[in-house]
Amino acid sequence: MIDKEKIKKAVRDILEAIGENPDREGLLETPDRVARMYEEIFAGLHTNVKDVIKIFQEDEHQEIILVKDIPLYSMCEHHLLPFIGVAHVAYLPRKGRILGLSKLARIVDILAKRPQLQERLTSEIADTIMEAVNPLGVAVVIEAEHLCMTMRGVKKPGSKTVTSALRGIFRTDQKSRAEVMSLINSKK
Ligand SMILES: Nc1nc2c(ncn2[C@@H]2O[C@H](COP(=O)(O)OP(=O)(O)OP(=O)(O)O)[C@@H](O)[C@H]2O)c(=O)[nH]1
Ligand SMILES: [Zn+2]
Repeated sequence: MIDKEKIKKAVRDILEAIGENPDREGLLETPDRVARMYEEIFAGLHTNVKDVIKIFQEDEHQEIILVKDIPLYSMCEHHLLPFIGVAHVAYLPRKGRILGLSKLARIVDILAKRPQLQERLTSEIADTIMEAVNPLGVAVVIEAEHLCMTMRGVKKPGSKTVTSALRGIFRTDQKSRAEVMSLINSKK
């Protein structure tokens, strides 16, 4: 579990190390706030993504299901700064095995609430759905801005990193891939 007392002590140390006075009024509660915040934004480390998955049988629908523009907030594991963007998650069910729509967004949330790399997050979302629903294919695209590339370092605000993970038929069949990509890229 997340050790809030340890985070509080570490934040106090960092404040001292940057030359601040952790005992001044405005900073007194900061270590505790940061500890509570980390507990929230890293909660995915202690949540089993499999626990949220629920499968339905819907024999009528054998076509692509896509949830677009799922808001995404994660923390880059290199700098512990946020990367922010959207995830598009699509899959083609096998024999009518479908997921509740909200579960796609829940999977994104849980896997994002960990120190992450955008590439790994993208793959983990795809692999989780492949394992859970055994669909014919999964496609995940994430578009995100990394604060470590905008507010510091190379300083390129507005630049977006796009990553994709294709599984099953979306990897092997060009027509299926073109279909899912055009759905993901359509502006409507
Ligand atoms: N592949 C990948 N790289 C990332 C991600 N988030 C941050 N990075 C990169 O991680 C790299 C870390 O590079 P280092 O040279 O070790 O660290 P640094 O000196 O702080 O690098 P700069 O950011 O270039 O100043 C940088 O190029 C970041 O842009 C991510 O999700 N995926
Ligand atoms: Zn970074």
